[in-house]
Amino acid sequence: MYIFIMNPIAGKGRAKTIYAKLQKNEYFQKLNTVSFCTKYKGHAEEIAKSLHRKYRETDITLIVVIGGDGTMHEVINGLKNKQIPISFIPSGSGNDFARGTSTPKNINKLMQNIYETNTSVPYWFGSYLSKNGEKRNFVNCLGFGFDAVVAQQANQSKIKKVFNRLRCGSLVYLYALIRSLFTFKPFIIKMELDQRTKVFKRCFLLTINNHPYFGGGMKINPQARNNGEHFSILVIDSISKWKVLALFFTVFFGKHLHFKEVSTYTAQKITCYANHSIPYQVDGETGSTSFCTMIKQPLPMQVKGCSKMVQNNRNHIN
Ligand SMILES: Nc1ncnc2c1ncn2[C@@H]1O[C@H](COP(=O)(O)OP(=O)(O)OP(=O)(O)O)[C@@H](O)[C@H]1O
Repeated sequence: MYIFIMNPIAGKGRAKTIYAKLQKNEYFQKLNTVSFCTKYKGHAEEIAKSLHRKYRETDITLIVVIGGDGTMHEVINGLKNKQIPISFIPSGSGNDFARGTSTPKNINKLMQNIYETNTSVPYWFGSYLSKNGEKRNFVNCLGFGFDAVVAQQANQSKIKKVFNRLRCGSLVYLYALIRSLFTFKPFIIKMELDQRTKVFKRCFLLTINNHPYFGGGMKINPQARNNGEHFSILVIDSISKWKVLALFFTVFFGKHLHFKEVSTYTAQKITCYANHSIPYQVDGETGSTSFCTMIKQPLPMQVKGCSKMVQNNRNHIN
């Protein structure tokens, strides 16, 4: 059985349109499917959580998420058995999980991959301890500071609808970035990386990544490779606002690593302490905290339908 979980408001309605197209897809029609449509924030997580009560796990062949990164985040958090393969049909504004896993945008190609391929690809996600001590998971990245403010601004922006309608949803992040730049205040943060400690006195951004992308295609952490050993961490510290503007124009090409204010690290476990509550974003959803621990999960989830990631992982392992 193939379970489809669709967020009708993702991409300001694009997920709904894609789901309608899917009904006419020849591969979809050949599958034994059960579809769920989310009704409110957090519903995808509840649906994923309820699956093991409704069905025998051995009867579920695949879970297909139709939505954006936020919906994917909810499903991976709700799912009890993370070994059930997952596919992602990118239909949100940013869709960074699709970029990070080289999932085709073309729905026919993706459905063909899903239908014809028996194998899945390992994808190592991360976990973090939330404010109330609950363990949660993230598929793309967890960031503190400026990227969180940008994500918040992008989520709340009324112009998001316009960009989505023009089929350039990721431009909302560029718009949000420019708007947030002049009001953002740097912060002090201490970071424990496995056995090392680093302190940043004018931290602008600290991001922990499972793959390079953030904000609809910005290569925020170009060196990040998905693997089971460690996260890639990128910090921007003591930078002038004008230089940030210059830096962000190079982010799409991953060239910002040349700036002296940018440093990168790898670690399996990271704990961050800030001197006050600072904004964070996790897979594009935002909040604020002064403390967080993140751990790379050694047991990967299984992703189906993506094409190039096997290659990426092999490159890394070798
Ligand atoms: N029926 C619904 N009504 C209102 N909100 C919903 C509903 N279903 C899901 N949501 C919420 O919608 C939010 C956005 O979803 P999602 O991130 O998938 O789309 P997006 O923001 O368009 O894409 P991206 O994160 O890739 O930019 C999530 O926080 C999710 O909890």
